[in-house]
Amino acid sequence: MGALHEGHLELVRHALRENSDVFVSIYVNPTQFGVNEDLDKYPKTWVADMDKLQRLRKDFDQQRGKGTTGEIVGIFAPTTRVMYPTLPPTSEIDGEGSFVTITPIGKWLEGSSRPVFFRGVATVCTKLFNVVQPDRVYFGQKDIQQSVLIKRMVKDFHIPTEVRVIPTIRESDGLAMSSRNVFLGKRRRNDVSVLSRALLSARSIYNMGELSAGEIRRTAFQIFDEVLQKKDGAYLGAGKIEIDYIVLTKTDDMTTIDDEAEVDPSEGAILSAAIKTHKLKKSANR
Ligand SMILES: Nc1ncnc2c1ncn2[C@@H]1O[C@H](COP(=O)(O)OP(=O)(O)OP(=O)(O)O)[C@@H](O)[C@H]1O
Ligand SMILES: CC(C)(CO)[C@@H](O)C(=O)[O-]
Ligand code: BAL
Repeated sequence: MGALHEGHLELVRHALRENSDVFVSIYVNPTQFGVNEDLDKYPKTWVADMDKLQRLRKDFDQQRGKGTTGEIVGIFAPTTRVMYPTLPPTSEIDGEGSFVTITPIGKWLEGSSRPVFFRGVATVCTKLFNVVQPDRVYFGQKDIQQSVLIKRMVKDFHIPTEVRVIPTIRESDGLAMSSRNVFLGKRRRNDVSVLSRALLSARSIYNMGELSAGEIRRTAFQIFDEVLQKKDGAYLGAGKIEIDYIVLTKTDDMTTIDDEAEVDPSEGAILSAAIKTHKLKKSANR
């Protein structure tokens, strides 16, 4: 959706290594934002985005002949009139329009907090895929539920494209890069690093051989607990952190793996988590 960072550029690099012609799409899709979400505030940094892509292109040109083949042949940055040619886009749950819905995956986890989100994503990706007709599409593991949902959509609708999912690029303290990170003030920015610490510590015990779903999830919870207990629910004084979910799921359909079950190491599992941060009222105990 633009406001490009290293995470996005990594998707482009992968695409350039694996394809001859690469299109980069930059479009802030209104239908995936709920009515009270941040569509109007979403960061837009078009000039900086073009600079970053130019630089990446130059780097690739210098490496040409060393196993890199691809070229960025276009930036697809459509208007909303082009993407929604008949009815204006709606974010209302009961709004009218031509939509693609993928359930039950789209109703769970992030879909439960953001009820129109995955409908908007599936709809706009169908449009993007129809316009560009790509052999391969590149998505980030950061938005793992989105990637699983798109894979499901491609399969169910026989869309002739391969979905490639690229590992998450992180800041030095572990926080996943994200265009919306610019909205976090300095202290809240520090606070939210608890999320990546929790996920990475759960991953490390799995990598050391722990297969119990309950143990893996508990490891993540423990990281939050250590921090939250210190501050009576308020972490580092900047705001309150509330855990929305920490769930271990299967990789293909995102069904929950119960705490009593074990992860099948031949399949792996997805640990996804979301937190909500609230600013404390001025009168709150700091
Ligand atoms: N840190 C990252 N590492 C790898 N891929 C990423 C990263 N951040 C985003 N992506 C991927 O880039 C694609 C475009 O994402 P998008 O434009 O929504 O950026 P974003 O940083 O995820 O924004 P937001 O902050 O709104 O979630 C998605 O497939 C997303 O998963
Ligand atoms: C998949 C996507 C491009 C749809 O607008 C968006 O949700 C994103 O960038 O992650
Ligand atoms: N990267 C996901 C896009 C969104 O949260 O709207």
